[in-house]
Amino acid sequence: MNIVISGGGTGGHIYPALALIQEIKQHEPDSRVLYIGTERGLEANLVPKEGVPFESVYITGFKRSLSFENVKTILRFFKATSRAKKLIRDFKPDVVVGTGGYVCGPVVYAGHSLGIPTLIHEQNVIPGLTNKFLSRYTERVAVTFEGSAPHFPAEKTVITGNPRASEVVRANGEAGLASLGVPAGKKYVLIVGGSRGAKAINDAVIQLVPHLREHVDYHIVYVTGEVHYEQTVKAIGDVPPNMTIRPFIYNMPEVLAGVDLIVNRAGASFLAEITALGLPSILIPSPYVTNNHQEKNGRWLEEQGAACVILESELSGKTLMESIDSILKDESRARTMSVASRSLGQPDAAVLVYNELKAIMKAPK
Ligand SMILES: CC(=O)N[C@H]1[C@@H](OP(=O)(O)OP(=O)(O)OC[C@H]2O[C@@H](n3ccc(=O)[nH]c3=O)[C@H](O)[C@@H]2O)O[C@H](CO)[C@@H](O)[C@@H]1O
Repeated sequence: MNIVISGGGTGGHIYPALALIQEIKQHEPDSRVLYIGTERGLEANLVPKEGVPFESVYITGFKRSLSFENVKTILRFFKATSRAKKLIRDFKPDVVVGTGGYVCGPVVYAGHSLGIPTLIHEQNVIPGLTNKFLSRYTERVAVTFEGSAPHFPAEKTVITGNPRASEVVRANGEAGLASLGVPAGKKYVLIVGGSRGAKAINDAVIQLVPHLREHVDYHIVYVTGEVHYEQTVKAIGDVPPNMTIRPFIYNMPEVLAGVDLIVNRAGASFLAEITALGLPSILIPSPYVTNNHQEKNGRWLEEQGAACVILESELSGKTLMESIDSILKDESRARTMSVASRSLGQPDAAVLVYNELKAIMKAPK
């Protein structure tokens, strides 16, 4: 299978695409892949690192309010579509796939205009603007949650889960912990603020650090986000021995597979990974996202008993520490949360999306 794939902006859109590429390569090692993203998105760094050929188009996102910028965006859309068409014509893929973020707009639309079967993947319950637009043209819409199906045309929508869930269940947790050089035989808590880091979480962690030395029974793996790293490390000063700090973790599936608890935003790809592994979680939804969709994601896990939600307005070093303690010091609670979390996971997601790609390649147009 030869595939052009696009997904961009943040890790939540890029990693499902990379996980799907892995799945395709497992079934068809000779398949060829071209990733199309933007130079400004995280994909320009992450995709070449994975050894996947990468090309870019120039495009910006739509503003939800009336703005002259939107006129410019329409012009950029046409220019980017024409460049994507050239890239696609040269590459000759069997399918074109989009995993969200505005860069998928011109790429998937170009694939459709050239008569190539297309599929889009939606990670969130509430879909993004680009996927809503593209769903008119694509052959398939693969969604993670049943709850997003009503937003798309019923005849082409399938519930598959998020391919990244399949990647994490295959990962080796011991190797993940070893790669960080953390001491053996502890409980491990991963604190991370989505793919770009979150200032509010970093501020709470800075407040929590002076009290961490009293909690020697567990070890904290803390990811600040690339842009916040230097400032946060400076604010923390003397790092306690039971804490390991990184700006970003490239082998996140392995690390996730090794930890006992995660503190995070409530981005959809992370939630797919957490539930596939059956991890208990403390979720601090970002209030800065469209339709407050992260709180909806987080509350859904909380209602099922899998997570504990702390709103940014309630967050402090103290509330965070109390919440971590209340789960790690109560084994039966941690176990109950873990069982609830696992019951929501969809570890076979990648193969389900792969099967849909095979189906649209065969179907007569
Ligand atoms: C602010 C914003 O718009 N956030 C959106 C973005 O979040 P964001 O990009 O933060 O996405 P998620 O939290 O869903 O996923 C992050 C992904 O990056 C990976 N990772 C993260 C940190 C790290 O150090 N290493 C690493 O590999 C995670 O394993 C995961 O696969 O996309 C998600 C999926 O559409 C949405 O639900 C979020 O609301």
